[in-house]
Amino acid sequence: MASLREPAAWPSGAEQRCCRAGDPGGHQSGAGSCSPGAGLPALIAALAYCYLQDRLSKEDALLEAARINNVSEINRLLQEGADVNTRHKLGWTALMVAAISRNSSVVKALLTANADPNLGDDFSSVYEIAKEKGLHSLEVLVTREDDFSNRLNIRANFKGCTALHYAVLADDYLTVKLLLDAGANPLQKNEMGHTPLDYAREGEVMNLLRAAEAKFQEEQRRREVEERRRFPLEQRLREHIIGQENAIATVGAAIRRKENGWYDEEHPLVFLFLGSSGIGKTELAKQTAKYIHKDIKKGFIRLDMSEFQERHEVAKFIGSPPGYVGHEEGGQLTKKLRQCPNAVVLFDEVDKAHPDVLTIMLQLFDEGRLTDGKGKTIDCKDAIFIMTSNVASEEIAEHALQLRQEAMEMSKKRIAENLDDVQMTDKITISKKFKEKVIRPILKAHFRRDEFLGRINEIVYFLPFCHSELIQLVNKELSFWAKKAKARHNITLLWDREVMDVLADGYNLHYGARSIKHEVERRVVNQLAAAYEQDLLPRGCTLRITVEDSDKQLLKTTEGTEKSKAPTLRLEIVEKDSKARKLEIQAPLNPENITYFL
Ligand SMILES: Nc1ncnc2c1ncn2[C@@H]1O[C@H](COP(=O)(O)OP(=O)(O)OP(=O)(O)O)[C@@H](O)[C@H]1O
Repeated sequence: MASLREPAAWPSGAEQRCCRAGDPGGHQSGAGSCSPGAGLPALIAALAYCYLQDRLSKEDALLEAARINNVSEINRLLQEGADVNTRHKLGWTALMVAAISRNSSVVKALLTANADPNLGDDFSSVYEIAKEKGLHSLEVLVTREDDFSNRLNIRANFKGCTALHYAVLADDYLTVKLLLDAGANPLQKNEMGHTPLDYAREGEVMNLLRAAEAKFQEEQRRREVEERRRFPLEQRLREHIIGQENAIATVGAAIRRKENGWYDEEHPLVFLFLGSSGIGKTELAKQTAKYIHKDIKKGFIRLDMSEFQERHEVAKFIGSPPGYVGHEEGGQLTKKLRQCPNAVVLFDEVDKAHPDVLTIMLQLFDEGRLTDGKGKTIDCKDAIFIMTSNVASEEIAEHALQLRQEAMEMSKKRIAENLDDVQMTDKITISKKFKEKVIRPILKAHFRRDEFLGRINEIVYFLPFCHSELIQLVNKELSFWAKKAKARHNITLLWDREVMDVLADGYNLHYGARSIKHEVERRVVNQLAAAYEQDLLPRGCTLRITVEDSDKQLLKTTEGTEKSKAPTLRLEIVEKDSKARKLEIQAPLNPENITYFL
């Protein structure tokens, strides 16, 4: 680990304060305290200090007061409304300055005024900041040394260092304690991935940090349990995933069992997600990883198994043995699993993988560990493996549509019979018989091994969307664009149910939610862009998407009847008097003329 300290001995607070001209440092005489009897120079320095204070903004003055240990000035500035979390133009806060300068009284005053102890420094290194801000590196260096500290390694990277990192670097027990008591996170990492403990010297600061880490971890675990209780996984998943209730319930229950210790700790959890394209398999895996890991970058590993179709590609998966090409590179799976052995691992299109790759996966699922090409073993019993496949997707979709049809007919019949307990429900469940009689034989024929299927904890079925789910998807998509229209052009976008029905009609079973995205882009966003280009959209206007009047009867077409043409969508501007004015968008940009590219 690169040292952040200069090799020179760390100065005591008194020594450091004494070296600053005009620094009251708790001493009444300011610069005079450096050389008693200095007379005129001291007076000049004091005057210069006053002049400087006058010219500085409140925030600059706060940073300066933190550096020179002037508690009364800090309190005065805070009372006058200075922002306690303000940053120096190069990135650090007053709390960081006070921490690195060992000014514990200032630290206390800032914390009392609610300074955030967990903010990270935006200052990276002299060179990088100079490049980023377009300054000369010498100017950055001098500013960092004058306004922050001249005892730090100028070549090191400080990005993300908190006040606690700096207090530890200054080896200041009192400040470290103050920060921890105020809620500083001892586990917070800087951009280099180091916690404050990584910079601690042997001794009381190190012991204090160790104890704080253990306490913080316990507290964090308790908070997470509480949070999970208040806001369960299923609820979070529903915020991102429309429909797929059975899939959400199955995954939610399995994760809950694991989180609460009701699982077989010798084996990782293994799911197989089945269903057609674009219906939320990957999204569910991603959201599960986000829930478990927060840091989605390392906590979610995704491998496209169609890249491992040939026998020789096994090496790409786990790394080649010594003496073979690519040995040094390591395997795609092993490299990532090593970084996060309890990751959520998504094996996309698993049916495409070579049987030898499946053998390795079986071993992984069975033993919960994997040996890479270099002979190193990774223990991943705590990982969650999710395989996706489109195998049997036609059969699943057909079966689901049939079940929905039956449910609808049943509801209609009951309505006709005037029964009270009629529930128009879109919820259907794939029967056990269908799974055993139809799906299992297809899977068996495909994977050709019982033991592989036997190691899967849950086979999760994703069903095609019903009409109400399509309406939700359309609404989600239009809301996405409405937000953009507002943020980018201050345009308010409105639509009604008829529009959603028209767009939902663009659903294509083979492309799932992606077909809705494309339909909205093709029929609405294209018009918006064309109207914008033709200067038809005044800034701040309200736009409504409507179905062309003459096409409205098409919407009433009874189910099952072939429609010769889809109703046309138009944009209109809603004027101040609530009257609507249709926009005349010129060809060739009429979106209805653009071919569907799916
Ligand atoms: N149930 C859903 N709810 C909300 N958005 C969805 C849903 N299903 C899919 N989407 C959206 O559609 C896109 C594709 O979804 P996803 O990647 O999950 O598809 P998939 O089922 O994994 O299919 P594929 O096998 O083709 O990758 C994503 O942007 C996703 O957010």
